[in-house]
Amino acid sequence: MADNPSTGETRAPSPPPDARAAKRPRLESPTQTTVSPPQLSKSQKRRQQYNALPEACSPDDVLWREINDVLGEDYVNAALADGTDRQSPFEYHQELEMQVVALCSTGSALATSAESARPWVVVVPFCLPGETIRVRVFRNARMHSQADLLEVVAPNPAFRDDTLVRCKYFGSCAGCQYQMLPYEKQLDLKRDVIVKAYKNYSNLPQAAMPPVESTMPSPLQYNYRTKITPHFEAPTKAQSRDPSNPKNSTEKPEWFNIGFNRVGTHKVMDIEDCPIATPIIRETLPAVRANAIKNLYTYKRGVSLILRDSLPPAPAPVPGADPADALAADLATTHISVTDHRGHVRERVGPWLFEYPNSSFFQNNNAVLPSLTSYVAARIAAAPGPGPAPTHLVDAYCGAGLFAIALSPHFRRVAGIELSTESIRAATRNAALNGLGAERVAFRAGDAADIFRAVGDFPPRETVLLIDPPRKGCDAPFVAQLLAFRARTVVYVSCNVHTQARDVGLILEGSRADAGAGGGEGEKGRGRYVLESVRGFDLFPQTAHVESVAVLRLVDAEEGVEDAIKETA
Ligand SMILES: C[S@@+](CC[C@H](N)C(=O)[O-])C[C@H]1O[C@@H](n2cnc3c(N)ncnc32)[C@H](O)[C@@H]1O
Repeated sequence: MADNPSTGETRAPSPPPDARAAKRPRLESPTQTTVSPPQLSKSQKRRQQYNALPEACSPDDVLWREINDVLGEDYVNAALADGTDRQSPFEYHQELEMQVVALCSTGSALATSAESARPWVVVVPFCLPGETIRVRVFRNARMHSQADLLEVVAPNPAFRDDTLVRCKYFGSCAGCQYQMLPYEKQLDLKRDVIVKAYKNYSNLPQAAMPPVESTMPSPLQYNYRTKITPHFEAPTKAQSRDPSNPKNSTEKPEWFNIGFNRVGTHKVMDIEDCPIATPIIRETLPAVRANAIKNLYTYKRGVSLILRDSLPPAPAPVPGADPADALAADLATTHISVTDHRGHVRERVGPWLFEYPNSSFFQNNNAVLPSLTSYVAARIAAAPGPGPAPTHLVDAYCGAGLFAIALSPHFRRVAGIELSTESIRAATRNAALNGLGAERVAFRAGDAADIFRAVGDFPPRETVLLIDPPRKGCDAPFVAQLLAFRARTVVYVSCNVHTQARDVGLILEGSRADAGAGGGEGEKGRGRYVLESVRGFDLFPQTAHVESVAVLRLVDAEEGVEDAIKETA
């Protein structure tokens, strides 16, 4: 039974025994084989979905676990067991005064009320711990309600400074969550997100967890975002036919919105400027919007526009020219905005040049990338204890070659792999553009797990494995191959610290389970991984997102290595 927004009716049937037993599911390897489920009718499927707990590591699951932290697991489990987990004490559209007790990793606040008939969490955007707020409930769900913020009744001056807000759409647009927070506080909160993610998802004992380092700031806190994707819905048939909507008009009809989603909805808001985007993107946005308005009635379905900050196309190469001159010219030049999905983008990260198709992946905050790549290089070099210096780098999920190329001076050979063939074409070309021969830096298209077949001649103890997977993290075959290969150092970069924490936990546990394997009697074991450091990077100022870098090191039975790791961490 779905929530009924018109009546506020949210009483659910008691969860079936399987959902009760599920309570807090143990984290499993992401692609663990499951028995095929029996055929279910539509209503059975709906019921099953309604009763199921959220998928592990999904945003709903992150919220669910943090609701558990607020209410206490025993209380939540008792409610799941007796079927009262959806019996909200609040009515649809009820207005309430509440206290914010925590900030969720998703960026929303978790609030409770002493007046509530039973302990219950209300999730509200744009408010901060310690604040008293007035809210209106718009949805009731399992052990929590969702509500709109009506008013901050008592702000928390230790956190909130509304004079910092730079965007007039802040508070309605779903893009930013933290504009009212001083930047130092944003960085602290992002560190807390990493701490919570490892607590909730890694299954690691506290002793195995190094202190999470302070979050590396972005040199730019506004005007940093090198890519934005405003979108719009196509006009309906009725709107297209309506004679009061003149065709080819440059006037934007009132009902037509180009921009970003309104918070908590899939509805597009009309947004004509975005202050976190780079200056050239902000300058170009009005023309891109005007073009969409002019062609409005030609669109048959929704459109996602793209604007990327780029250096202008490269001038023709001059034989024998000093690369430093090209770098100086790029630093001095005026940027352009690439708006054609089939166009190409040109970008420098420190001295390194990258060109890639507009529609493919590249990190969206150019300003922070030099500190990110330098930090990774420094951590790799800081290998504690005895052992040879690393000579080989494997860059799995390499995109257009950012890490492979930027880290190449530290290695004799580099191999990268990536699923997208167009990104791999770009990576290969980027290696050449930066004067790196294919015998030293080579890329191949394919699934990340396939890289281990291609690097059979890389010495594992002198190899660094860098992984930077998409939000869903690594799959089980990749983790199995990683464990079989046993690179001495693994650097795990991720824009989703929850899947990172899950995977790091699985890698550490997996390596411990087979640490002695592969060695006969009297032979040395295979070593096991320890988590040496975790640090957040603020690639996304003003938002709740954080990029996280975890460094794992293989520890042999050698004495003193673990102590040395603790000292460097
Ligand atoms: C977060 S991006 C990182 C790219 C690159 N490291 C960078 O920083 O620019 C993740 C990349 O993984 C690629 N990818 C997704 N699934 C993959 C898979 N199974 N095997 C290899 N690459 C994959 C995506 O195409 C994307 O380019």
